[in-house]
Amino acid sequence: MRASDSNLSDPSGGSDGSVIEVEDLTVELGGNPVLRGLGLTVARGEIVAVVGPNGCGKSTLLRCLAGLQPASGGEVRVFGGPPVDDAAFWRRVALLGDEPAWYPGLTAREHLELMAAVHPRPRMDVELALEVFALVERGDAAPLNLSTGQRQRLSLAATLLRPSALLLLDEPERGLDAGFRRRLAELLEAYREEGGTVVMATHDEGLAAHGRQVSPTSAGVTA
Ligand SMILES: Nc1ncnc2c1ncn2[C@@H]1O[C@H](COP(=O)(O)OP(=O)(O)OP(=O)(O)O)[C@@H](O)[C@H]1O
Repeated sequence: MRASDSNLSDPSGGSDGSVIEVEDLTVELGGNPVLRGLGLTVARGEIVAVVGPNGCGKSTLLRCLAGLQPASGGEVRVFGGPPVDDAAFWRRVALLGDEPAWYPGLTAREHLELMAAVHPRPRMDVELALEVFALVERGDAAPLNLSTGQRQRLSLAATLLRPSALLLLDEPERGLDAGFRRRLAELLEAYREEGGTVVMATHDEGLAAHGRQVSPTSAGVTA
């Protein structure tokens, strides 16, 4: 894998060098408190696993970090400022959430070519990405003709191919077999070694063990 020579070495962050600072974050959805007084600090180069039972607020926290869910109270800072849904923010942040909308008529390979074309310095070239994500033999297939796990590998390939400084991953293990879950842990470790920061919501204990584990249920003591 070829490390990017730019984004991942970007040292900027919060006042103390942290990439993420969350203070007293409260989120209400449909009138119900989902996150209450949550605090979290993530330093550059950390892998943080957000863990906890269904419905405890893991995805909500990730959406707040991505600027996609407004807070009802408290503060969220990513790279020293509030996360905003704009081009400058998304140049540094790569998000893997629900399955993306696939372009009709494009193959798996062409989806990755598109990603490589719109990002000036991809972290790896398309053929390498197909190899790393075990998709060489299915590269000419349309995403909707791939298996669930293969489609998840394609989503991960697109997310990890583009340069970024912060990865926000919501259940990246979805649909992956045990072997590829272990491979994913290695890929995230490599990203971290390049200077990247990872925050992932996960139910996979093996994957979570590769990071510092925090839980939205233990509000205020997550860091
Ligand atoms: N749009 C919404 N309106 C009202 N409540 C919502 C909405 N979206 C989510 N919730 C509720 O907020 C809580 C937190 O949801 P969230 O998706 O963050 O949980 P999670 O920890 O990611 O769960 P899972 O492990 O199942 O993915 C849940 O109780 C959920 O039912």
